[in-house]
Formats: sequence, C-alpha cells, structure tokens
Amino acid sequence: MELQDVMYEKREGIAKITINRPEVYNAFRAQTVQELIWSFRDAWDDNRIGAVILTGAGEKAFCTGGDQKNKGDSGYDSSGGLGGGIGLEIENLHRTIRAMPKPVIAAVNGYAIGGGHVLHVLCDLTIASETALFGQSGPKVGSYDAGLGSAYLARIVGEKKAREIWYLCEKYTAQEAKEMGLVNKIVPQDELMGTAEDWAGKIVEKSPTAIKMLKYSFNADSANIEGISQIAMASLGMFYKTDESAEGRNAFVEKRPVDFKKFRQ
Ligand SMILES: CC(C)(COP(=O)(O)OP(=O)(O)OC[C@H]1O[C@@H](n2cnc3c(N)ncnc32)[C@H](O)[C@@H]1OP(=O)(O)O)[C@@H](O)C(=O)NCCC(=O)NCCSC(=O)c1cc(O)c2ccccc2c1O
Repeated sequence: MELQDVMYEKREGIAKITINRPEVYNAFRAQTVQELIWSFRDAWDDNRIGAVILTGAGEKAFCTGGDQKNKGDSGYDSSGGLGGGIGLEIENLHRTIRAMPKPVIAAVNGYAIGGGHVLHVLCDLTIASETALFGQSGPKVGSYDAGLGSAYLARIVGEKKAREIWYLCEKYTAQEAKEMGLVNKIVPQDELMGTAEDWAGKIVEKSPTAIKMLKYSFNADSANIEGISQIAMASLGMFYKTDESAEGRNAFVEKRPVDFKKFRQ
C-alpha cells in the first residue's frame, strides 16, 4: 500500500508507525485509518517484528482524533462499508491493535485527544513526554465512543474518573494521567522515542509465545466490550446524521462556542 498519511518503518525487530498529519495535529481521516490498519497488519504478519511503537509526527500532537474538517453531514469522508456508517474503519483499527499478538507502545508526544486518546488507551503501554496532554472531547464536538473508549477506559482509571473524563472533557497533564494509571512512564520530549525503543527492545528479547499468550490473557477479561463497541459504533452512525452532532463539528470548524441548548429535551 502506498502510504500518504502514515510513516512506517521496521528496524531491529521493532515496527514504528507514525501518524503524519501535523497540520491538523495528526487528526485522522478515513485514508489515515486504512493506512494504520495496513501498517499494524504488516507488523502482525512479519515474524521478525516483536513490538510496535505508535506515535505522531512533530512535537504538538500524538493524535487529536477524527479530522473534523473531513466530517460531512453523515459521518467522515468514506461513508458506509467497513466504516460501519461512521465513515471510518476505526472499529477495525481498535480490534487490530488489540488482536495483534505483539505489544503496541504508544509514544505520546503532545495532545492525545478524542479518538487519539482512545488509540493510546488501547495500546498495551503508554510512554508520555512531559508536555503530553490527555483527554476526551466527543461530547464537545458531537461524538462519543461508547464502547472500548469508555468501558475499557473505566477498567484502567476506574468508573468515577472515566465518567469525569468523558462528561467534563478536560485536559490532563502527563503527571495526572500517570497518577490515574493511564501512563506507564513520563520522560523529557527528547528522550521519548529512545525510551519507547528501549522498552520495545526489551520486549523483543522475550519469548514471543509467552508475550502473545499474556496479551491474549489480558485482552480476554475485556473482550465482551468489543460487542458493546459494535452497538456503539452503529448508534454513532445514526447520531452523526443529526443536527445535534453537526452543531459540535460546525462549532469546532468555525472556531466558535458550541450551542447544544436547543437539543435539550
Ligand atoms: C487539540 C486542541 C486542544 C489543540 O488546541 P490549540 O489551540 O493548541 O490548537 P488548534 O485548535 O489551533 O489546532 C491546530 C490546528 O490543528 C487543527 N486540528 C486540531 N485537531 C483537529 C481535528 N480533530 N480535526 C481537524 N483539525 C484539527 C486545528 O483546526 C488547527 O488548524 P488551523 O488550520 O485552524 O490552524 C484542539 O485542536 C482540539 O480540541 N482539537 C479537536 C479535538 C477533537 O475534538 N477531537 C475529537 C473529535 S471526535 C473523535 O475523535 C472520534 C474519533 C473516532 O474515531 C471515534 C470513533 C468512534 C466513536 C467516537 C469517535 C470519536 O469521537
């Protein structure tokens, strides 16, 4: 596959996948998600690879979720089909990160917001730069991830904190995220990739079968949430067609305060 939105490299048993859309803070469009799936699947299929690092280009953002400028009145830019009605194959991307038998390390170099936050949550490990900022934003922009993005998040940070994260849509520092158990390690920005590579290298030295079985075992406990995700994504496909959802996207794109008052019933 010819990659436009993603950079993909493999070295010494480690695959590195970089979302490369810094002009929109590494927000993803349908093409980006397809390229991410392709890259993860290649790393999955390559027996020389033992661990994957996911990061974002530049120093501003890891990923800020769905590209709001590429979102039309019925979802993102590639509607229907495998996108399940939301126009993005995000559910397949989530499943691929979880199902691949090799640990995925998120190297969070800036904002991890919205669907970008969900991506790091689903990675096996998260290493953050001191300047990283974390948070959900769906309810501000007319969206939600009512599957793995909420229920699996609650497994990590606890029910109260997960509800706070989604209901208030605040941003949290790397230190706050670490205290919640969302981040494994914080390092200075210029040490981020070196540390991620160091951790990945330590994994690559281990028994691949042991690592695979451990990942499957950790996943098994939350596997039922994938069923909830299917229902959530299907409902989102319908929600994206509403004026309420459009108001959230329009307010962001038009850089104005959002007004959901008229949708309160
Ligand atoms: C991340 C920010 C807080 C940064 O704010 P700051 O003021 O520092 O910078 P700017 O706002 O000026 O941003 C710089 C530049 O980048 C553009 N940009 C940033 N994020 C996006 C984005 N997501 N889409 C499109 N463009 C973006 C921004 O417009 C600027 O460009 P200019 O040309 O105008 O200079 C702040 O940027 C921010 O809050 N961003 C929005 C983040 C957001 O709301 N994301 C969530 C969207 S919903 C989502 O991600 C989502 C994805 C899924 O896949 C789902 C799947 C299933 C269920 C739900 C999903 C879901 O909700």
